Amino acid sequence: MEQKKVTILDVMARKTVGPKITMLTSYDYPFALLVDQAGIDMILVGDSLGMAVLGYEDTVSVTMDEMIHHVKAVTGVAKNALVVGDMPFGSYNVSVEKAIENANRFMKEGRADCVKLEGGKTMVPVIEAIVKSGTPVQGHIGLTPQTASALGGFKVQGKSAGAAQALIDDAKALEAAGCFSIVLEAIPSPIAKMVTDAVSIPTIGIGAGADCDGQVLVIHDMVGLFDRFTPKFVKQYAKISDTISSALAEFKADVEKGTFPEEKHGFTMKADELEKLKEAMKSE
Ligand SMILES: Nc1nc(=O)c2c([nH]1)NC[C@@H]1CN(c3ccc(C(=O)N[C@@H](CCC(=O)O)C(=O)O)cc3)CN21
Ligand SMILES: CC(C)C(=O)C(=O)O
Ligand SMILES: [Mg+2]
Repeated sequence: MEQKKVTILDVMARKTVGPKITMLTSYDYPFALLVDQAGIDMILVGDSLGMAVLGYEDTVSVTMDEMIHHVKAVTGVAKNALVVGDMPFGSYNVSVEKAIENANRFMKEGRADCVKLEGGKTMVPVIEAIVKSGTPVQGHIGLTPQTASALGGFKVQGKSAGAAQALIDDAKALEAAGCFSIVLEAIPSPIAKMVTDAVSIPTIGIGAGADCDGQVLVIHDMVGLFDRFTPKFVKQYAKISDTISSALAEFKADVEKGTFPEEKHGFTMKADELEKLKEAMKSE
């Protein structure tokens, strides 16, 4: 099916016209190809890369260079999906100038369509500057994994009346700053609904209930390729690791028994060339 590239305006319009927006992470060519072909609206090259693919303890140590490396692998293949580059910790909290420089790298080197960054009100000057410089920005509030240390871990946010009010205020501030959408991570479902109703830009939830304008998951979680932890909000649609493990066991057994490779997996040469070689070796 021929589809056309999803745009920022398409995403924004979905808040009113529906259907719900779908976003999944991808960090490389094979996943991005499958996600794009499935008609998912947005591909997030998330800094969850650090945990899901690079095996780090958290997302804090993920660098700009690592992000760009993976964004490049995704943008070439995404014919339909809008590609979001996730700005890593340290790339937008030093100065507004540095933040613009790094957003530019996502666009120029990575050929991303937009960037995402974590934080509420305090990020308004940075968001305004990046938007003014020409790069669309997706916000991200609630559980912000890059600042998990300050939050006391990967914990659900907005559980008190005051904290929930702050989230609503943050969302309004992000909209005013020019964000085209906002990720809501790990907040109570009724608060996510209130936030969604309070802004005119779409919200995309992960652990934020069914009333957001869209949903996002880490692809390795939803296909069963990551089992170091499973947040409550993950639905595992497949267990690809089982499929891969049985393929690996069969390969090992085949090679050890001599049943792989078969004749059809090998290469031949002309019989007379082989004869010539055998003759030559005899007379040596
Ligand atoms: N593979 C992967 N999937 C993710 O969703 C993800 C990452 N990595 N890395 C960055 C962050 C970290 N995330 C996480 C990690 C753990 C929980 C978690 O265990 N939450 C508990 C609730 C804890 C509490 O509030 O006390 C849960 O039960 O879901 C949530 C989000 C989400 N992001
Ligand atoms: C979980 C999503 C929203 C994210 O930021 C990531 O994958 O890095
Ligand atoms: Mg992230």
